[in-house]
Amino acid sequence: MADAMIGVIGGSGLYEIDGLEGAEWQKVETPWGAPSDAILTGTLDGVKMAFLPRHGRGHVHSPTTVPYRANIDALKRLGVTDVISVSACGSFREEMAPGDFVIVDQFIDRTFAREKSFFGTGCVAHVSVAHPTCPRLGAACLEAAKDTGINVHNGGTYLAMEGPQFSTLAESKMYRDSWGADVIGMTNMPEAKLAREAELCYASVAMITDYDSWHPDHGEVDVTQIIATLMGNAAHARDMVAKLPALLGAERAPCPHGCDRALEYAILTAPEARDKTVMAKLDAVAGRLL
Ligand SMILES: CSC[C@H]1O[C@H](OP(=O)(O)O)[C@H](O)[C@@H]1O
Ligand SMILES: Nc1ncnc2[nH]cnc12
Repeated sequence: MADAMIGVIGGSGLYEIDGLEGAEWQKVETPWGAPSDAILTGTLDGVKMAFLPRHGRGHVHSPTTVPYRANIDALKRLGVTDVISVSACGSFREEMAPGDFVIVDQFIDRTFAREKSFFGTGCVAHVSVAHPTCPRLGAACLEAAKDTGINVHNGGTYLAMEGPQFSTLAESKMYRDSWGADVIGMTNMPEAKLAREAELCYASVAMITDYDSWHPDHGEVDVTQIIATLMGNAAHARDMVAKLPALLGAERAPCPHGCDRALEYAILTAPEARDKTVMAKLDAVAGRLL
């Protein structure tokens, strides 16, 4: 059994978590640049924790400029084994109402202006993201949300859009009616793909803030309405996160779904053809294999 370390990436409205023993904001440098902010580390119920505000404290980074690769590398570098992403999302389903949480298990990636892989020329790898989230970690989040009294839905498809503008009405209807998406946000891609490349278990908790633009009884989405709902959601998210260490424990058995071995057969570049500079940048992400 290895030591567990729970990493939490806090989205809009969630810029810190409470109650960590030995809490300390740590600056972490990575070969991919600086992460969104320093990372808050400490322990909770005897389990190591790391918290990273995705947009930085003060909400500095837009969904496009969040340094996704640096964020995932920094968490891995600190020893994180399991990443819980918490995000504000719009809903395409009547029953997934503002204030509800959704344990996301699928994604449609519509982002186009972001670096999406740690790999490339000099070291090529193809991991599977058919099942992009970790069922073991998702189950713990579901239980923690239920224990907190949150109205939580188990399973949902998250449409990741580029933003920063919200969707047009035509897009909103298409994502909902033709594409079958359940929630919409701007940040979980490429985050989930990068977590898989870094062999980290990843679960995504969507906090519903609005009905995007499709709902005939709710006008179009606007950020004032989102922020009002976010305040309550963020308090619930902090309570949910506080329950995770007790549920997951300080020791961690290998992931039954193989998230922590995702790169095992994924690297195609022959050892003698690998670029040394590229390999050096992969020290944290793929150090286990290179
Ligand atoms: C505050 S509205 C739009 C903004 O909120 C979401 O951020 P996050 O996913 O980090 O919670 C959404 O993706 C947009 O970035
Ligand atoms: N409707 C929406 N679209 C995209 N991102 C969001 N974040 C919160 N609500 C959203």
